[in-house]
Amino acid sequence: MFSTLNRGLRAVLKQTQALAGNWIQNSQTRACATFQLHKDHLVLNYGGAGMHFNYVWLRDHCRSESSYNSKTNQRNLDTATIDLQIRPEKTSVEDGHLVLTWPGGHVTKYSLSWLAENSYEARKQNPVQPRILWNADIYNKANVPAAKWDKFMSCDEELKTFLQNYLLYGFAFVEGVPATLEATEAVTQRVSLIRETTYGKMWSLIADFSRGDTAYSTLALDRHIDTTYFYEPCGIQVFHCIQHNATGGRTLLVDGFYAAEQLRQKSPENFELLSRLSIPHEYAENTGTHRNHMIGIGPLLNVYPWNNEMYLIRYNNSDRTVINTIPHDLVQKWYTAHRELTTELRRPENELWVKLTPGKVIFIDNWRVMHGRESFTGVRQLCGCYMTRDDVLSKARGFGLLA
Ligand SMILES: C[N+](C)(C)CCCC[C@H](N)C(=O)O
Ligand SMILES: O=C(O)CCC(=O)C(=O)O
Repeated sequence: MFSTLNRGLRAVLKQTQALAGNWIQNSQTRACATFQLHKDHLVLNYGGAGMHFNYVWLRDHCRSESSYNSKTNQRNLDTATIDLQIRPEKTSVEDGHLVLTWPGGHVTKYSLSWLAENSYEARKQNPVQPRILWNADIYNKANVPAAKWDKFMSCDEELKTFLQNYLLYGFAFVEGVPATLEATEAVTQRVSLIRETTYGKMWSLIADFSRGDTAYSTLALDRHIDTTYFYEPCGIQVFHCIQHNATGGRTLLVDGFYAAEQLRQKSPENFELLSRLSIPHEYAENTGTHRNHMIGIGPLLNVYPWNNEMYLIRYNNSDRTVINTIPHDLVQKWYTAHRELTTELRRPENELWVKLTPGKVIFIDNWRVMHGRESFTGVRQLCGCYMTRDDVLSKARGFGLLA
């Protein structure tokens, strides 16, 4: 039986990888290739597509032993020694390879399928991370299963399915976890590395008005991501509500990328503005023994320049500090764009409300999915931690879930 997750994943992979997949498949089935030489690049026609390769690039990526250490996957060649006007003296296609002879006699050989996979044209068509963007209805209909603690801790398949969910939707649950800080730490470390911050490695939150942040109060918190005041905001947020004897306190989740894509469709110039102009966020706190003071500056919407795919939404209206990074004639435009994005983020149909209860641990992609909280009365203890993004993605690559 296939879970909804697998159906969802198959659909997305089909959609998003169709082009690149065909590209590579065609490349392999059609062994013949032609090329044209131009001033500083050649065009390779292979598998029905034209790919452009610059000559310096072709010399720089040479996989011969003297140029590249294939044991360590590191370059041996000193790129600064390549003549920037370099051109191959001889070029041919032989046995599924492009063969280039450089001035001085060095020979570079690339398999055509390697070139097809590593071309800019393929990269541009391939999303870095296939995702299912959601509003409440889309997510609820998907019936995404939660991982089960026992299985999760011992079975790689359970961990893999969990990571697939996490990558596609930007959050995922593990259920049946003992309601302790130690078990929360263990379940996190089963995934990957904890990122220690000024809040501690593992933290435990109980309404505490001595701390200098509203997170430690019983007040409602509007949708936001955490640590916008770091140049690299924390990648993953882990929450476990280990004690709940309170009214209210539900958790709000909003897919920031879904909302931002609505903005991109309705108002591309405002999307572009928010991705171009940088704004600062700040955290300042006196702890009694020392002062924590962090400032991070960057655009609200962050997209990869080669394919415009979004990878980070730096949105936290409480922690956004003085805007002195935008010239006056663009400030009004920035506020207009921010308002439009906020309207999308606040649409009731985009809000997913969940109740975190003891045993249920949530992992949230803090670069994509925003969280918030309803106000509460009574005792509510939340523990958790942050995780390093790169290590979680590395784990996913290990399972073949990500290129
Ligand atoms: C999660 N934990 C309670 C440890 C930290 C809370 C950080 C709150 C801060 N306003 C931010 O959004 O980054
Ligand atoms: O108390 C909660 O549910 C969330 C707290 C929060 O938003 C945070 O710590 O960033």
